Amino acid sequence: MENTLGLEIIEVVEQAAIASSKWMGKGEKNIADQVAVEAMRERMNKIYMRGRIVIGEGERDEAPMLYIGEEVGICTQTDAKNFCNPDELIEIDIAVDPCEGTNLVAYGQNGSMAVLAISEKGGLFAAPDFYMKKLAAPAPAKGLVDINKSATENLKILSECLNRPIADLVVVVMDRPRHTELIQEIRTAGARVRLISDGDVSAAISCAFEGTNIHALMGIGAAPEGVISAAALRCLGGHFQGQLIYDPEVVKTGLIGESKEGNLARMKEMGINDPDKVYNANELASGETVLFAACGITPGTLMEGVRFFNGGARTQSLVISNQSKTVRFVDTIHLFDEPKSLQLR
Ligand SMILES: O=C(COP(=O)(O)O)[C@@H](O)[C@H](O)[C@H](O)[C@H](O)COP(=O)(O)O
Ligand SMILES: [Mn+2]
Ligand SMILES: [Mn+2]
Repeated sequence: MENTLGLEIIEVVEQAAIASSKWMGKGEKNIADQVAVEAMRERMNKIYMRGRIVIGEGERDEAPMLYIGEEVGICTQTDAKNFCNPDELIEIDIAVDPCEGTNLVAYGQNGSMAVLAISEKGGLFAAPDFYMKKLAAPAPAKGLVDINKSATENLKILSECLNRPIADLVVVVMDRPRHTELIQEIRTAGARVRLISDGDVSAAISCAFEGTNIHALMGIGAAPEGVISAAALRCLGGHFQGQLIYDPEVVKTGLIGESKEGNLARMKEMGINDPDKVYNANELASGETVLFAACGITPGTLMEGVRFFNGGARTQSLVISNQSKTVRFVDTIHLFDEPKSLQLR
């Protein structure tokens, strides 16, 4: 599955990032999102594959494109039999967030990216559009930190695993009222907190890379982003756990779910029998083959943002594969017109 796909999905995230970055700093989050969705879908539909979106745009707002269940790839188009035999191809599941951090793009802030994860059919947890409590940490702490332990206990474990004092640890937490106590606990334990307004996928993945100065992600973000983060962390050998949050009271500011009872019923309908289950990265991205790709829209911890020049743009992407066991940083120059000159660095 992976050979050509690995290359093509780079272009999928690159095109989404370029489209969205044209709206960077314009205060128009919906447009920044919409153009990324359109660009991602257009490029995806040129790939020789039979894909199905399992995590996508607006489960609840019935978004017109890249909605959950949408089929993507040349071999799913109505005229497919003219140029491919769909029966020859395995079906694949795709989780997308064409503009992860729409507010970050709209307000010209760091940390937004176009991102997706791919696996064979059934290989990605089709998470409902709920919140998710998350814990991400570097590989040496995998399986030792635990979402059911307190932040204080986890910081002690992290300190031992990473062989550094708690004071040298940095924990990313989303800046939300629901995290007031968590932030206080982390600070009291002696670690430092990096508050982010949006973009917890970037934060989760950054835990797996030494040198980012991010040692954990703690707190509650969205569940779809949790699955995408888990796909990357599974390939990278990092720690990721996620637990769906079905009680709106816990989230305080959340828009997701009308009531605890309604959410529980919905989980049951989806076949989630244990609503309190803690999922690890291997369960959220359980497929034999897992591919992950992201392209920076605005600059971030791991990737540069899109930079335009006279006649083109330059992007930086990250492509991770558990099959080829590769983590590639891809630097691409996109030529729109006849270039005047190309910048080496
Ligand atoms: O910041 C985020 C927004 O994602 P997007 O809508 O694709 O721009 C995500 O990284 C968060 O995981 C999540 O969506 C967020 O925590 C949920 O929203 P909020 O209620 O504002 O916390
Ligand atoms: Mn997102
Ligand atoms: Mn998004």
